[in-house]
Amino acid sequence: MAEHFSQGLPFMKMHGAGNDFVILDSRGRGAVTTSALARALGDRNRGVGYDQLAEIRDAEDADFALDFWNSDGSRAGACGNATRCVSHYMMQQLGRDQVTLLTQRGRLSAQRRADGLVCVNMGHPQRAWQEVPLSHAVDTDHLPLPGDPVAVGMGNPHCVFFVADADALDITAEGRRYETDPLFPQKTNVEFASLIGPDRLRMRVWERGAGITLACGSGACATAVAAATRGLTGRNVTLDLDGGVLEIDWRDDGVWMAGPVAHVFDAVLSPEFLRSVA
Ligand SMILES: N[C@H](CCC[C@H](N)C(=O)O)C(=O)O
Repeated sequence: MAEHFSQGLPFMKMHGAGNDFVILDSRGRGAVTTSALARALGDRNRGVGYDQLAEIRDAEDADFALDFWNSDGSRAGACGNATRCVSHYMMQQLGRDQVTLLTQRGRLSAQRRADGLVCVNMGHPQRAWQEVPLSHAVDTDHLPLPGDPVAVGMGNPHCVFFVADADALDITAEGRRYETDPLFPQKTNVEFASLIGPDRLRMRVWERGAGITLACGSGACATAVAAATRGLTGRNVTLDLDGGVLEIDWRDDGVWMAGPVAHVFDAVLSPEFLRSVA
């Protein structure tokens, strides 16, 4: 790795409602991220620290492509907040207020709204058990687990619990318990939501491969779809997360998610650090 980057490896640090990311721009060269690099970089003491890493790559029939990794080095099929952050950066780079991108999920589009928020169409929710995915055929509206959760795929798996008070739970214990439940062959992200007003939910999240995060875009989409499916809300929902507010609009063309973005700093990984990564 280091032989390719004798001058170090530049990266950006960004966050969306407190869900924080390291962004690598690999356009014009081959992808550089490995599980070992993602894990080393994700270490908040020995590396940089983040919830997810996003790597920008060249794309044939889109403005760019994005790959996502969790801080434990595992891959993620979707990352809504990172998609909004990188789209914000790319719209600035391209001088536009709309971009299209390719992810493992397929082709997505993002826009900057008149109020400055960045929104992304995260695609249609995946409700068949094979799509989430689950290990066998069950009713994804009422999973056979304590607490009667809902399973929703958004390019990544989500297990959504509706509870009386999301702030009264031990999210670490509950999240750990269900992230690795055998019902989820690829593990799962776990959301806990309470209805706090008409079309308004309080939501907390335990993320697969990252633990508690201050926000989760794909998780907010999954929670809004689950709430509408259960008849708790309409299809246009506001979610209060630990790190801020996300707006979800489940439309006929997909689930749109809007929220804040922040470009915090730019820096360079040292050749010494890169050499230390197996
Ligand atoms: N924070 C991300 C979700 C990352 C999902 C990842 N934890 C996984 O699916 O393994 C978001 O804003 O959508």
